[in-house]
Amino acid sequence: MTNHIALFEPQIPANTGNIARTCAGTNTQLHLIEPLGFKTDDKYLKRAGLDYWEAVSIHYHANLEEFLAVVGNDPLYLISKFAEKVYSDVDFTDTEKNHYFLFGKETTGLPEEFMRANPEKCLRIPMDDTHVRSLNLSNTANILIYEALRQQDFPQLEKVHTYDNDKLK
Ligand SMILES: C[S@@+](CC[C@H](N)C(=O)[O-])C[C@H]1O[C@@H](n2cnc3c(N)ncnc32)[C@H](O)[C@@H]1O
Repeated sequence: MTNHIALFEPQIPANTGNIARTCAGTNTQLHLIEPLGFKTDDKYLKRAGLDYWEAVSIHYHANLEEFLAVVGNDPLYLISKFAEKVYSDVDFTDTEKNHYFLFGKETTGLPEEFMRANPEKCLRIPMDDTHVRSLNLSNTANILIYEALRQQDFPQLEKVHTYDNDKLK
């Protein structure tokens, strides 16, 4: 099984491109819940994702309901600053399961009604609310996926790699 990043109606192509790059580098599957605020041939998305777009396993969903049908009974986490549980307090170690991390759109986050119906699934990344309204979407996706991978001991990822022009060896 594997980890999944899901983006609810993403608006900014560079954010999705950055997340696609992380997905390519971590064998994470990417789910895009439509409508998207850009076309998938957008130059900013391609630039942020560089050559990685083709390397990512991407699933498109017409709406939240279609995405939830795919998730089924696997663990789903709603990533939101409004949550009362801290993301790093959750156990992501079970690699027999698919872990789905769902992030909100840049402008309005996740649907309020959906979060209110599932408060136990909501996870917050601690931040200083006096200085920022929220963290950047692509940074939050990176934080969550690397916490899950750290707990899982980085499955199928190289902890060390020897490069042709190695700068340390
Ligand atoms: C720019 S924020 C959206 C802000 C939006 N005004 C809201 O009400 O959530 C985009 C997404 O980044 C994630 N995010 C940003 N800051 C977060 C935090 N401190 N904790 C958890 N998720 C966060 C959430 O998934 C959020 O929906």
